[in-house]
Amino acid sequence: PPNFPPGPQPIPIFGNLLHLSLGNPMKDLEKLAKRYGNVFSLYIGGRPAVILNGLESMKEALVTRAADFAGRPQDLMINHVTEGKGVILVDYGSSWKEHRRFALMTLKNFGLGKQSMEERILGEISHLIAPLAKNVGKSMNPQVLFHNAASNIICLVLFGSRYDYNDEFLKTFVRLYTENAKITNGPWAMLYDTLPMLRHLPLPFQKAFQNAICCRQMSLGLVTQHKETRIPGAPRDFIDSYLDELDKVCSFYDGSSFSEAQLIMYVLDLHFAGTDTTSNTLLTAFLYLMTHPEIQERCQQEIDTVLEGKEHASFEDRHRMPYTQAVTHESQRIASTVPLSVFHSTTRDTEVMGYSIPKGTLIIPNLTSVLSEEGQWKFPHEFNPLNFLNEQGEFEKPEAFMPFSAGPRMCLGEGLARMELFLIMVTLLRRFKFVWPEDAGEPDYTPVFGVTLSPKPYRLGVRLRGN
Ligand code: HEM
Repeated sequence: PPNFPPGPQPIPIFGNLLHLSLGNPMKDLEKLAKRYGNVFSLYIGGRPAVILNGLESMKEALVTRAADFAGRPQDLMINHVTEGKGVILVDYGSSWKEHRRFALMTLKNFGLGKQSMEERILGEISHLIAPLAKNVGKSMNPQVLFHNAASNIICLVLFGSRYDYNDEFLKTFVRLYTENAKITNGPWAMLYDTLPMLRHLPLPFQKAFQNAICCRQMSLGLVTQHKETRIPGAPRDFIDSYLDELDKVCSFYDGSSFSEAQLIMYVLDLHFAGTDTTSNTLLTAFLYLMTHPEIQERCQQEIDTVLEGKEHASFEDRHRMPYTQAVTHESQRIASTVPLSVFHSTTRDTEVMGYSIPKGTLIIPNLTSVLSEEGQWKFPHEFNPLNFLNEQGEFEKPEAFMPFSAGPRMCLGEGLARMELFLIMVTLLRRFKFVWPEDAGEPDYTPVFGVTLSPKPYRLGVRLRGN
């Protein structure tokens, strides 16, 4: 289209896919931004996409022209797998708005910012401590542990129950999600999206649809259990609240977007969104804390002083822990856990940074480019809590801190995630010292690319404090 952002020349069928290394396109995107500017275009197969880089273009698109950029691409494999329900991939419109508003309100009612949410998180942390305590003097891979803890916290909010770390239900859920995340982000999904005539053939992408059916059945089971045991008007968790809402809308009008089929997908959406994101951020945080002992010790000193005589930390304590707050934020910045956000789409003909963008264009916000943008950070390319501390040693959050994205589509679990990260890091640092195992060689900080970035598997050396 005229005045469309510049970009490399595409070739038929593949578009610019050959310009990107499928394993990890982040370096290629960085090079393309240097060559074409902070707003450039790429063809993903036959579909034009615009990549946004840097704070200025991100703010103009996602915040200033919020509604124009708040759509989600449709007709991709992932839309078909999720049947257009839930919230994450739903296009900008009344169903998305109503469901988003409902989730924000319900998360608040279940104690976001209140004691009860904190208690749920602290309760789960006690289960996290036991396996770590068993490994004192040894080292362990913390991946499954952090994953299960993050999963259980969101389960407590959604279904009111947690699962033992060896529970088959939990293991099956995790396996199905992991498989689907791989398939829907892999080369078979690209073929599915690019060549619609292949969609009904018995190719490996069909596995994602079978997995989705299993997930929906598991979610339906939870909803059915809730229907049998709930007391209308006295919600125990997210599912009960949604069923209350369904009672209300059914008796008043029938144009509502709320339905049981939506609920089944919504539960899966929130569980998926809240698990890998939080656990991969924790994995990155502990990798850096282990390999930067001076930063770990400074946090521990601050935590000891502020929590002296207290049984456990509370989220409020963060205001008296500027250094630890700086470390939790710096961990999120360096982790850049959702590097390309969730893809957006334009809802009408619009523009950004002087370029014209037609309605329905795929928008890829490169959040990593903002989290490490030169000129926005004192130390853009190193792990350094000073990025979040002012001259007086007070905590200060630069505008370019957007790991949760920005604008109307911004992560709706931000409050929950921040509370989890703070409480887990503070509680574990208060109790244990984490060391890089002597026989582990040099630490490798290169992340593994996916919907979420995660560190390469590593071993966490666990010691009791003072030893
Ligand atoms: C460290 C943890 C987390 C990070 C870094 C993170 C990051 C993100 C990002 C970058 C987006 C895309 C925003 C956009 O499209 O512009 C997103 C969306 C979303 N996140 Fe999170 N997230 C985290 C934890 C959570 C948790 C715990 C929940 C569960 C309640 C959650 C629920 C969601 C949902 C439902 C959306 C879709 C929002 C919409 O489309 O309106 N996230 N998140």
